[in-house]
Amino acid sequence: MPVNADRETVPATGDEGDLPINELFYSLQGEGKLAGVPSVFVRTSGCNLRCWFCDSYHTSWEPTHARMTVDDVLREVRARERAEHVVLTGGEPLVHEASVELLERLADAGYHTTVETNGTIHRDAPIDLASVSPKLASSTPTPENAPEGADAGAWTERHEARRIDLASLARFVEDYETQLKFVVTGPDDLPEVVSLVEEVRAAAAAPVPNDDVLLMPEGTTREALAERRTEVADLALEYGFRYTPRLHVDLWNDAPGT
Ligand SMILES: C[S@@+](CC[C@H](N)C(=O)[O-])C[C@H]1O[C@@H](n2cnc3c(N)ncnc32)[C@H](O)[C@@H]1O
Ligand SMILES: Nc1nc2[nH]cc(C(=O)O)c2c(=O)[nH]1
Ligand code: SF4
Ligand SMILES: [Mg+2]
Repeated sequence: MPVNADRETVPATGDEGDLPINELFYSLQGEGKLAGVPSVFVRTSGCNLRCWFCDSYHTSWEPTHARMTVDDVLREVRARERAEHVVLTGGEPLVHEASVELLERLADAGYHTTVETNGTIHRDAPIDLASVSPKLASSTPTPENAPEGADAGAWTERHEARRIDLASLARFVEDYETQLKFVVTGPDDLPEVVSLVEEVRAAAAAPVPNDDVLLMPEGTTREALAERRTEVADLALEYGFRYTPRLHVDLWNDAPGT
């Protein structure tokens, strides 16, 4: 897929095989089944969606352009000597073809790899945990909810048209250990979660147990999260899905490098 040609989505290309890297840091995995595990985070820049709530504004609405070679990334990962897990995130890491080479090199070096992805672009790569976060209707940007100064109007329709690719979601479930991690803004999101999970189950030749379906409260500050998390935990109980915290927000208020 010639995604690197999409200038709306991805920072301009550099040398072939390198990646636009927004940040690289060592922290505890804050979300999902592996919450609490020390991990190196490699955050690529560039995304094919524009969630109004994106907690990584400088990879989506206003992407950074600095690039690193795969060798550079490996060197920086190895320098965090305690880490056995690497989380490749973004932005949308799978818009970049070079993410496959990075994942191959990390697997060869013995790391457990998690990929945080919106699930719209499937690629074949050595991924130990596909952490897929399909975007609900409540993520769609409008001039009212978008970040200040962002060109939301240009993205409302594009985001809406791109946010769900059922065939791609089914392939993630079939090819990888997958968790489906939904950002929940309130109870109105749940009917869409239920119907989407049913559609993925019907489309995929692999099961999707309820404990692989995670509800995560929307929120990028301790205060916002504190207001929403009990309601989302109660929804997880009501529907029989799993709840995931956002540990890095509770612990470090989502500060850069955490
Ligand atoms: C910045 S995204 C990068 C990976 C990929 N683009 C995606 O959306 O899955 C990393 C994770 O943060 C979640 N996320 C982003 N903004 C959030 C917010 N305001 N509250 C809760 N989770 C959020 C995403 O759903 C995803 O699970
Ligand atoms: N600590 C921590 N855990 C995370 N899990 C997924 C993250 C992401 O941004 O993809 C993230 C993050 O940004 N920080
Ligand atoms: S898909 Fe992920 S990186 Fe892209 S805008 Fe949404 S949350 Fe941000
Ligand atoms: Mg994050």
